[in-house]
Amino acid sequence: MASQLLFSSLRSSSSSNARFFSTSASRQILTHSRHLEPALRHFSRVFPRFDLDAGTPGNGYRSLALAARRLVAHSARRCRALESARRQSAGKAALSRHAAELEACAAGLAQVRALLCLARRLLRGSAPGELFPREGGGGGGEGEDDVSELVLREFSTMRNGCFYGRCLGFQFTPALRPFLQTITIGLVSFGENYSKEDPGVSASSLFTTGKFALDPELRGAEFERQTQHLGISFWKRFWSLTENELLASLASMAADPVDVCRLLSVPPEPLELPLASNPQLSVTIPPPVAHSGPAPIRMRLLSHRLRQGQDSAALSAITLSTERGVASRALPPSPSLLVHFHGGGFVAQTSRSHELYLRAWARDVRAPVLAVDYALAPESPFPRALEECFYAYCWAMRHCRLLGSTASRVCLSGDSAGGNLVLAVALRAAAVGVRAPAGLVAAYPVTLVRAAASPSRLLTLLDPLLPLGVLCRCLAAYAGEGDVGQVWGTEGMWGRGGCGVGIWGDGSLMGCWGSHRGHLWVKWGSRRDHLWVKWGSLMGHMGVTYGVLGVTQGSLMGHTGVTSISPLPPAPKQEEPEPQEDEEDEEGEGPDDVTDDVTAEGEEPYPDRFRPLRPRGPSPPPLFRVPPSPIARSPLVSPLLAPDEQLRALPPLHLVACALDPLLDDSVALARRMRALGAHVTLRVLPDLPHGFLSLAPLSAGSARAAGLCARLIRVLTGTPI
Ligand SMILES: CCCCCCCC/C=C\CCCCCCCC(=O)O[C@H]1CC[C@@]2(C)C(=CC[C@H]3[C@@H]4CC[C@H]([C@H](C)CCCC(C)C)[C@@]4(C)CC[C@@H]32)C1
Repeated sequence: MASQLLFSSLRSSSSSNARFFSTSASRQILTHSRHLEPALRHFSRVFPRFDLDAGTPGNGYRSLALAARRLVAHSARRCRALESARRQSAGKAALSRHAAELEACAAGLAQVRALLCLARRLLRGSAPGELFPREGGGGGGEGEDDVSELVLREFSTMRNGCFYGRCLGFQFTPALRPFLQTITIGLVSFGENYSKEDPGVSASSLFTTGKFALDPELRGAEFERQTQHLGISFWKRFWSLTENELLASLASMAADPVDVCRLLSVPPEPLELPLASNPQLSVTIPPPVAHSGPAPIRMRLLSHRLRQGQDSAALSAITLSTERGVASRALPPSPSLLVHFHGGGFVAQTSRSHELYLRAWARDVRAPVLAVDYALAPESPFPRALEECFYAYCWAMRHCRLLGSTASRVCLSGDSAGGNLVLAVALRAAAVGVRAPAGLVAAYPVTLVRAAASPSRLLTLLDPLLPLGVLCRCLAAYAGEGDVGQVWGTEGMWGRGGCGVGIWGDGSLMGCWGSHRGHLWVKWGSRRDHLWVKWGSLMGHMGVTYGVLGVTQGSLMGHTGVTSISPLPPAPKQEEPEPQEDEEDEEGEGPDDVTDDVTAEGEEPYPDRFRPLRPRGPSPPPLFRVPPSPIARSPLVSPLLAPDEQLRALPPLHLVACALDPLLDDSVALARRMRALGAHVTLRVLPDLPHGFLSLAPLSAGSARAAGLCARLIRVLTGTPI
């Protein structure tokens, strides 16, 4: 429905409802719609500037506007439903259910309206065409305040429960909504048992409670609470539910049959590989050592048809387990090979939970697929996963014959966190000088692993799979900052052990961290630089030589020249509940709340009397307020920050993103940078799908088509005839 029509339909039915009902929801909907209409008009004028090109519409501003329009449409449907229920003189129970729907819509519209104000603030603080505001750039010349920090501060105080109750998943394709509802109900039930530390927590406990299915308000409130308070270990466990043997074997029964499905354990031995620039010379690739020392690297080999080498004794010698497919005569090795890194926020999941679409790719690409089960954070923060993925890539080239491939064309693919690893491995390959992959396919990758705001990241407020609290925890886990909640709690990091220093083969410093009673960060690539020490609730900033980092407080003080540790700044004051907007104002003309003069003053990004919904109780811990770690600035953690010459040298890259994904801007920003540098990059922005769509392929035709698109892109890269 055209925008104007949509708004007028919403206005007419909500004013008719407002006359009938004494509740304020209809009047609030009316007010919000008056403000949203001009705001959306404004955004529709500016958002084409942020697209990759005219043929690739997609960026966070568009996505926010799309989500807002979808909520307006959803609200209009709910208002009409109430109108017709009234006309048909429906019973009291039915009317009050409709009224509750309206309340949820009013709350959702208020929050979306606030998001548009924040997006407007980002717009003002960003350079033309940039989706992430410049660091330290306040925009509008109002001092040093970082606009990203400012927006995050505001954003993290907003309530989001209304998006997980009655309005859940309104933004996505309707086919996915029942699934999202099941996941959310499963999540809050699982979370409730988890917080009680119920020893009997299991997949079956998901089904024992029906209350969250019956009471959407309760579900929303519980979701909000859990995403704020539950630590990374909860998310790890929930996201790994699909690893559960029963679910996994059900899934593999439904999946495409493959002749070969083997779990490999590759011994950690140095590898000799020829240099790409001069194959007469070779380079030694050391096995991964960061954090926990050398250990076997796990990978899963999938092949649609049995190929020579895959039945060899040498492969059997490193096979941990195998699922037998149909016995067949071995085909000759394939010229191509796909190496895949799975998603899961760096903290969860394995090749097993991604097997469904990988099996389909193995069939479509007609090449073996090697999916790497890299070590997960927070036990193994950066750079362990990257070391393992890079090693796996090198091992696959060196031992391609065992895998049933001649490795003439090796492509890398990955989704989400795995997409980040694809980019990092390609950067690393170029730096070390081994042969570059023939091409890269990254589905909805994270390219900037920092708590930086962007318009699409504002969608975390309404995303059922990636809420803000969860993203921040994944970030902290991977960057080696432990669990954010714990860091700021009274218990701090006490009791965790381990320390590591990553030194590349060429002797340069890769990153440095420690996790024994605190964390150490050393700035990227320099031998003598600043060290941040975070000690539970203590933090200091000192100069130190990296080679002599200690692992205990005593040795740190003794060996590194650390002279002082200063306390953290005091916790922010608890906020008073915000007054809601004065409704008297609502009969007047709807002011355009995105005009510059409204937001230019001070830090408050909202127009006069409007405030988003905020929790009434004490303010939650400041999730995102971890000091920006130098590790997160490394191009190997945040490829978006790689220098021009490194990005220019990347192999052809295909990005597959989705419009309603909070991480959309990560893809668009990278594609824009690479395009400006003349690098080979393409971007597809698929409508209606959530982040993680590859894992949802069995649930919606759109997701299955998207997985098929990725397979086609890989075939183009591997040169497999279509
Ligand atoms: C203004 C806001 C600023 C925000 C600033 C924060 C930015 C932080 C930047 C970087 C942070 C680090 C990046 C981390 C990226 C994470 C991305 C990332 O890797 O995301 C994936 C995380 C796992 C998951 C959610 C996913 C896809 C599919 C999901 C799976 C589908 C089914 C699975 C269920 C468990 C099945 C249960 C069945 C049961 C019987 C009910 C489910 C839900 C598991 C989880 C995955 C996407």
